[in-house]
Amino acid sequence: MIEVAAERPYAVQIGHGVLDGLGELVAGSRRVAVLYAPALRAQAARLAENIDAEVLPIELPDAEQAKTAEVLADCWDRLAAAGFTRSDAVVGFGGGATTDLAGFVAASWLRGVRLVTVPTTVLGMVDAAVGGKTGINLAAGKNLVGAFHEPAGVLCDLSLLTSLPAADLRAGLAEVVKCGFIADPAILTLVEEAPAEALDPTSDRLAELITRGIRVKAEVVSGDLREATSVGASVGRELLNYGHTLGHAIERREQYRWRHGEAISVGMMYAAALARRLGLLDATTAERHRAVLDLLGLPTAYDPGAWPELREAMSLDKKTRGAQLRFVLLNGLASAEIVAGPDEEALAAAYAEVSGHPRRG
Ligand SMILES: NC(=O)c1ccc[n+]([C@@H]2O[C@H](COP(=O)([O-])OP(=O)(O)OC[C@H]3O[C@@H](n4cnc5c(N)ncnc54)[C@H](O)[C@@H]3O)[C@@H](O)[C@H]2O)c1
Ligand SMILES: O=C(O)C(=O)C[C@@H](O)[C@H](O)[C@H](O)COP(=O)(O)O
Ligand SMILES: [Zn+2]
Repeated sequence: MIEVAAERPYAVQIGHGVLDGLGELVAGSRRVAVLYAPALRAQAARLAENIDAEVLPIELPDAEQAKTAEVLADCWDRLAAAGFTRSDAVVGFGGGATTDLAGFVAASWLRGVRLVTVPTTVLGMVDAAVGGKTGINLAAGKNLVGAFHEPAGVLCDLSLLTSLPAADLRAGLAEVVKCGFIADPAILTLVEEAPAEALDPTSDRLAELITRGIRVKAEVVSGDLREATSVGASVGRELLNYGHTLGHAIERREQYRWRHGEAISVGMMYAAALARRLGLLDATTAERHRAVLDLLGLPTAYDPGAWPELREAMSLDKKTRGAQLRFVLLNGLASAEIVAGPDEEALAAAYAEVSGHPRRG
């Protein structure tokens, strides 16, 4: 179990059979809405058996199609029709797209009701379900509308990963690798030693990678819940945005059909190339990005002709202030800083290093 030191501290439970804990987390609610991804329909019905209340099942569209204003409004209508009150609760059961949407429903309904996240993907467990960032996408950009709304608890049942498609498991590992570069290099060694085991949903190695990833996420958000501090030497929560400036721009250009982790994989390659060009990062650590991501079969290159469009999309990144782009860049392994307004030539030259034909899972 890992604790997050939020305003109301909560636990992330990790293991096999932890879903039994759901009943306790929603105790006292008369109605519980369970928002789930279509692939989890049968498991959602079983999950509901742990709840001693009136259950309102809401099946969301798959993946990123759930993260829209239309789906959000539809959920509000469903809660209104069910007479959902402030003492009722929302459960998000699925990958990061499901828990982001469910979280925003919980954050916005009556200005905030209890939320429990039950992630079913590697990415959801190590990242999306923990830390309280919720939201939806717009055509103009990724996660542009949302709220911070911490869950009351997070249940990561590793048994759920056996049905996860291999490409989604792989994509989730991109965020784990991110945690390796920004904070816990032992993660990188665990992947380098045995990448096939890292990709095996039943392996102890994957369980350890997930636990380490959650620990990094919990520590960073506990220190800066609302991404409010990036002063002096402390990067604060923005650290978790490593690789996301270009990554989110790729997701937008692909109209959210790329997996988030795949886009972040290319985004980290870009951040490493930029940091090396700016003289911050040594060539060995930059090259290690390609080596580790390659071992996992993650993409490390993107369309050579896309730069003008990606550069424009990056202007709407949440780290941007005014006209100035801000990047989380490494100045060493597990050591990062914010670089504001790097020159346009360096930005384009770093992109040239990652431009090529993408190979995706
Ligand atoms: N809030 C945050 O802090 C945060 C952090 C990281 C990522 N995110 C968001 O998370 C999203 C990506 O999450 P994701 O990678 O989990 O993708 P996802 O939610 O789209 O899930 C991937 C696919 O796997 C299916 N699936 C999920 N669990 C399954 C299971 N156990 N068995 C079979 N199929 C299953 C889903 O239905 C979907 O088709 C992005 O929208 C990203 O922006 C949010
Ligand atoms: O939790 C965070 O903070 C992160 O930045 C984690 C990211 O992996 C995640 O993709 C997050 O949704 C990105 O947030 P955004 O604020 O850049 O939209
Ligand atoms: Zn992410």
